[in-house]
Amino acid sequence: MCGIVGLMAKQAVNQGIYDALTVLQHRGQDAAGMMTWDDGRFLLRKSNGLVRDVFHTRHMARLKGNLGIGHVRYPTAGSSSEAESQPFYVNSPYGITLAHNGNLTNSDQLKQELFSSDLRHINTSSDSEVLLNVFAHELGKQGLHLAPGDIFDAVRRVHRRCRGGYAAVAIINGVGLVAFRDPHGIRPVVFGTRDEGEGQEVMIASESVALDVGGFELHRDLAPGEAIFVDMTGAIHTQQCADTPRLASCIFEHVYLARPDSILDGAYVYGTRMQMGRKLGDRIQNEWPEQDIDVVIPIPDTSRTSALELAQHLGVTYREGFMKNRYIGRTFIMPGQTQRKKSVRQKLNAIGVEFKDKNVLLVDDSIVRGTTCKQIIQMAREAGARKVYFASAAPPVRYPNVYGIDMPAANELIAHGRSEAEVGELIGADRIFYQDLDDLKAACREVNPALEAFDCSVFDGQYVTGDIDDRYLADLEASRSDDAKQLSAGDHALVGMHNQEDDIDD
Ligand SMILES: O=P(O)(O)OC[C@H]1O[C@H](OP(=O)(O)OP(=O)(O)O)[C@H](O)[C@@H]1O
Ligand SMILES: NC(=O)CC[C@H](N)C(=O)O
Ligand SMILES: [Mg+2]
Repeated sequence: MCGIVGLMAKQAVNQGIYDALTVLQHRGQDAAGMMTWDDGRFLLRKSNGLVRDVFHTRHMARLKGNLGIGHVRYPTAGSSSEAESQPFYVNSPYGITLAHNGNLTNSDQLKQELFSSDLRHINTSSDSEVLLNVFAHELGKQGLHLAPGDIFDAVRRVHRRCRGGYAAVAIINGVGLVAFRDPHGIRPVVFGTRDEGEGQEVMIASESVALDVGGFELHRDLAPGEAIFVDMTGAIHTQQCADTPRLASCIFEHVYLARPDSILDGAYVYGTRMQMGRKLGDRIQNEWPEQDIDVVIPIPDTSRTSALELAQHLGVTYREGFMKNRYIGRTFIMPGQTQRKKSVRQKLNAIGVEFKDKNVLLVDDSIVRGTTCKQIIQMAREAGARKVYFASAAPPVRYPNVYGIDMPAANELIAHGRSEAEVGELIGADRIFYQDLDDLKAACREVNPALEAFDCSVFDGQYVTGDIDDRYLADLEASRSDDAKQLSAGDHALVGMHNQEDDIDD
């Protein structure tokens, strides 16, 4: 996943976008970017790194204008080169910039079509540049003066051409701010408004926390397939643009990706995670009524919410047995396995007294590659634990993700082709407990009963867009597995739209 934000304000937007990106940082740590629009001119700053490292005072000063979009990136396609960081820009028609969260599953075919039929060249291997060009091409059919209906017609045609997960924000030069969400609503987008006396200001973002930090009132999520257009006066226009929209949002947002203080599709993530803890507690109780757990210990950060609820539900003491180094980011979204492995020990350290001679139940939100849990169990034993049990608030992750989470290879997933007990053995746990998939869905529905369907592909191998076959998955693995990425490392000399000319002192 990545984080996106769009802001139309009555004064300069650079700081507002920066602040929003810092609270969306958990969605992407590899690169950050911002494009503002100032009286007919786009201004760009994007680079690899965290938000605080990418935007220095001199960059902020140059990012002028009352309209802008921003992005934090966690790559799922192409390379991690600076040229593939976002936002992207295309000059025709009108001048458009776009930032995208998600992953197109037919980007190779679209790239071909763009070249041979639409006469457009894609200069990177990023699916987001493809999405921008499809949007640009469809918009170009509308003529010089765009009315809201023209923009919505173009989005309708984007939905007909593009497959996969996409939540996107864009600026059309001189026309306004646009955002759209794929017909399954796989990736999240919300919007809200603020009025500080000068008129309506609008923010569109991946998660509601971005709105909170800017003092915006959350209106709602974009519906699956819906588009929003904010014209230059700040007036909001929305329209459903998909032929057959059906909400099936990514359930892994609730498990791990989103911040707990966000509200996604009307469900407080904090609440869904609490319910996950309760359900998991029930499962442990049912499977093991005579359990001998002395203490429940979360693996910080994400599992805390469910672990606390699980402990209370089981009537067992909850303790923070691992301290987290606040200066290390999320390990799962780091680009390579070597870095991920090293970071677990840098990030987490055991407090001996909480483990010594105790039977501990360690709780994590999910087990994906098994990088974290293997090391953590070892650390618990080194700290003197008698028995180490492990519980995952999500079911076993057995299948690749194709919609914007970088889990491209089944054989990198520890539970792929293994039973729950086999995973337990492999990670060195005395006993393992996984959430049941129906319980996970129920946990989310208990917070918002309107959430009928989800994309649960990483758990059940069912891909809601219906276009994923073995060949697609084999190609994905061949191009994006950790081994493949290592082979292509260094292939970063791509030409993108250049940062501003006086950036050479970076
Ligand atoms: O099985 P693995 O491949 O190790 O992946 C799963 C782990 O990675 C994530 O933590 P992360 O450190 O990314 O973030 P957090 O601090 O939000 O928990 C997640 O919360 C699990 O702890
Ligand atoms: N995680 C994402 O949303 C990634 C967006 C896009 N596919 C990229 O790789 O830049
Ligand atoms: Mg974690």
